Amino acid sequence: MNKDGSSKLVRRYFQFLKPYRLMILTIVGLGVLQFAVPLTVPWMTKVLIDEVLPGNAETAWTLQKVILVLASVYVFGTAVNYVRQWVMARMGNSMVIDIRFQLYEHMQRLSQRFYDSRQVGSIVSRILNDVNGAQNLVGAGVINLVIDLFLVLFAGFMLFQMDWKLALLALWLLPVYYLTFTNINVRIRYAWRSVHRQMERMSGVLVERIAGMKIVQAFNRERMELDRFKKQASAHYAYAMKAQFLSNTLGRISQTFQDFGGLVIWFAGGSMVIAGKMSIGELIAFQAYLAQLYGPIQRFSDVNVTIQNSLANVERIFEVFDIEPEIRNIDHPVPLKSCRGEVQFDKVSFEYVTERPEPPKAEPARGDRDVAEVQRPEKRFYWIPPRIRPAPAKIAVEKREALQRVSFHARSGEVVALVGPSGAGKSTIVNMISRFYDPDEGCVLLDGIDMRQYDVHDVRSHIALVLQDNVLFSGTVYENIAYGNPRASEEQVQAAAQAANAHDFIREWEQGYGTVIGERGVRLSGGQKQRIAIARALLKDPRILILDEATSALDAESEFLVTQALERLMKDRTTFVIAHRLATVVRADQILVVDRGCIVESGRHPELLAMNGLYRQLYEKQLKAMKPDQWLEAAAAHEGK
Ligand SMILES: Nc1ncnc2c1ncn2[C@@H]1O[C@H](COP(=O)(O)OP(=O)(O)OP(=O)(O)O)[C@@H](O)[C@H]1O
Repeated sequence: MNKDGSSKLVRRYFQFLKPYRLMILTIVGLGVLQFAVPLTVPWMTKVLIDEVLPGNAETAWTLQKVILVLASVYVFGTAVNYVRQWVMARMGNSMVIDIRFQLYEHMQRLSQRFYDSRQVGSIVSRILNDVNGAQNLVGAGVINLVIDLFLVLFAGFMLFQMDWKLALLALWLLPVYYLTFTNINVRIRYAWRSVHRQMERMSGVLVERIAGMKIVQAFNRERMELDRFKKQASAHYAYAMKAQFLSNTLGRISQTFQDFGGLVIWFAGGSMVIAGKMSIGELIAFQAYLAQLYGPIQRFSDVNVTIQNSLANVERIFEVFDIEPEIRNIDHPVPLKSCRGEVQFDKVSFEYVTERPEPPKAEPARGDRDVAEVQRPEKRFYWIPPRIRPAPAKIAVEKREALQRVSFHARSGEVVALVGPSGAGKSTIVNMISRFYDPDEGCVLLDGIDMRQYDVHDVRSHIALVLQDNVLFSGTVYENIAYGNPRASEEQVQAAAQAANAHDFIREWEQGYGTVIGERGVRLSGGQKQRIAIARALLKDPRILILDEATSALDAESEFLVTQALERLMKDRTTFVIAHRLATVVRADQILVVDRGCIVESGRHPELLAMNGLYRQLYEKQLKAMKPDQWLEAAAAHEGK
């Protein structure tokens, strides 16, 4: 979008309007019909003053007729306006749904990288605030503009027809007005852009802090967070005030032009009436048409604020639409109905590329991440309205090498344990199996074919994740388990819960499977959460399972139930487990020892121990840290192998 000016922005936006062509035509058509009021009223006033009130015998008009015409015109105008407003509201709201839907759909296709480098709040702010703002562009903005333009043309035509010299006199201030308008206008647009950016930062921090309120409170950081919020809110206030101030200034300037234009006409036209060159009715009608010419111009400054504000929203929506999903399907993907679950990494290298907006350096007083940079026009003065380009956000690109020529082969049904120090690349490997990232070099093969040859949905339909900190959505337990397979029957859901050792504790709750969990309901213990996540994965019945074992110690009872559930889940599936428990590692068919992005050792437990390398070091460290009962469990597992 970098090279686009506002016209291209509007053109792209109008793509969203295509389905509403008929409605727009109706709105414009009704708007034109509404002209009946401004068209007739001044003329009727003139007839009233010049012909009816003085008792002119030659006129066909009577007081009753004039009143009747005026009354009909008013009723007609009101009815037309009513319908028009209704159609406009309907169109605006439907469009909001459309844009939100498409934006959300697009966001769902975006790769993990997009989510890695952005705050949840700022993403939500685009879907909610910006889309809302954008609807005004067409509703309050452009359509009114078109109708007002008609009104200006019509009123101008009437003025020149009545007295062209007087009309010129009334309009000589217009060029001055135009320049004032152009220059303040560009500043208003930039001011709104600052407001939106600041809103986004504020939402980002707020959502993060509210989600992490426990940490805020545990570290007694309420004061600090409050200060940060105050700083952000003050910056938003300052930006909003500036935008309001500029808008207000423009509004008052237009008003002054209108007032003085009117005065000039009272003076010049009044002199003509006194000299007998113009009738009183004509002067009043002239003033009324002049007001109709200035009215839209005055309104234009208001509508313009709405348009500028909305354009800033639209810009931000397209910024998201312009981000291409990195994980994409090829044109004719290989079908993957059934899957054996054989996974192979062939010399896979990968680096994380993170894009972060750079904190502004130019303004030291506000040079921090909490406050959005002030947006300013490039020039001090414009003769013609500039094509406003969105200032490209300064992006800092950070690259971090995560995997280097990683190769291994997991056969169908094997349990592969990944061990290694923190930050070694274990999660990166499993993320590539789910195709959250594609390799930079080498390839990941599923059943002997490069994963990129399949449809990403097909690949993921054969994979389930059970993570350390499982995300459960607010809703009932039933809904959370059925998330694994929405088509599953009630019996299947219960069977999954049973196999996951979750059925018993769920049944103890008063509402059973109907119990609401998550943010709006019951809080679950670590072990319970884990077991519901296992039930969800079981219901999906995947060929490949990815487990990130919980590091936080569960109590013995809970640990036993979770382990038993996991074992049922792992049965007959290819399982990749980021293993923290020795028992899991010892039993694995294959252990991959990862260090600094490379697989440094691989094999089964006894072979690796014999190597006397990193694995042995990790093993011994872990043994020392173990409690006696864990030691026994590990020893039993060792024996079993
Ligand atoms: N989303 C990301 N963006 C940028 N760098 C990342 C991202 N995720 C991980 N990294 C980096 O990649 C490297 C490997 O990380 P990874 O999470 O795979 O390690 P890990 O072995 O799973 O660690 P842990 O056991 O602590 O979870 C680390 O240096 C980490 O900082």
